[in-house]
Amino acid sequence: MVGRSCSLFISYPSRAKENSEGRRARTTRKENAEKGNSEATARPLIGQLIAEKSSNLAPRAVATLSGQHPHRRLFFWFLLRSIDEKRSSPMADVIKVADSSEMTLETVRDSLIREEDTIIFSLIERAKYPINVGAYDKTKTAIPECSDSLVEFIIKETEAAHAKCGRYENPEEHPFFPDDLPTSLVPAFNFPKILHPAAASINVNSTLWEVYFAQLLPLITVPGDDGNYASTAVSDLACLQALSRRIHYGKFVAEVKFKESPQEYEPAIRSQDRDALMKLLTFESVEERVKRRVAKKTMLFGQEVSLNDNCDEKKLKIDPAVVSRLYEEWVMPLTKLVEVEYLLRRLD
Ligand SMILES: C=C(O[C@@H]1C=C(C(=O)O)C=C[C@H]1O)C(=O)O
Repeated sequence: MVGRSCSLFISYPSRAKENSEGRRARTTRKENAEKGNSEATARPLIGQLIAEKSSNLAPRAVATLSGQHPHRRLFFWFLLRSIDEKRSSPMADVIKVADSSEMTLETVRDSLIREEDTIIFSLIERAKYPINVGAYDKTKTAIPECSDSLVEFIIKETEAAHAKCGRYENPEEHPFFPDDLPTSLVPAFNFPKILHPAAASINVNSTLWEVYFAQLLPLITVPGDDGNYASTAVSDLACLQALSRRIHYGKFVAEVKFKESPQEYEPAIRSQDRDALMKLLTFESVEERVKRRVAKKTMLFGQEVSLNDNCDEKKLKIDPAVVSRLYEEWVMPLTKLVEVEYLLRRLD
């Protein structure tokens, strides 16, 4: 099988917001107006429109009264309306912003639930191709001076590009090939410091890699070779990244559990008792719900959609029982392993 040398997704306060606040501090409106900066003139207009919007005046009427070009005002009016609609739409809940103070067991579990969707969709995409062993065979890569399999080559190259863009500066993201990654070329984003610094030393991707190729992949693919090695490898990368993000999110889960009841965890941490920690952090009823939910999602996401209402279970793109089993045997145990590893270092 594949040899290797070797990230969930809390939403952080938006970089756009920080940038715009920083900009605001640096440049006064007056200075901008003097420079003829359109952004500066837009801001009071937006402010005015907010006021007008609350007084329910139609933009064209207000524009005519105040002598400004109606199209420009109409544009801002629609912009504000769409921001307003986004705020009140159900989608707003999905992209919930969590900072360290409002992170609770419930919010981290919500993130895990959201990541299930990403995992299941990526598995469905991978199942489109047969197993395609050519993607994993080092002798078939055929790239000059490359001794890696195609999947290793694609993942190393992708991770190098992502590292330059700062992906691994985010504590939720973990590379599969951390050695020799280029440094980030983009300005550092000040991610909230939620985790203990020792978290940075925990990366179980080498185990995930072995499990994914040796055990998981044969369960979701059919035997065969259609030659689509590059697309297959890209699909593998999507699955691996989604699984890795979910599993390493165990660090945040552990942090929240520790913060909620340090007195329960401290004795086991001080005595470095893995078994006691595992027992403390395990919630069997939650695990049961996870298994049932991922099976249900797989059924819903993997069905053939036709215009009549019947769901043909024989045509499901992957077997819901298999996804439930993947979670039971690998995804949840690896998440708990990360939780234990994190807690063992929590008082360092
Ligand atoms: C992630 C948690 O910790 C454990 C791991 C779980 C999982 O991987 O889904 C679920 C319940 C717990 O046994 C949690 O408590 O939510």
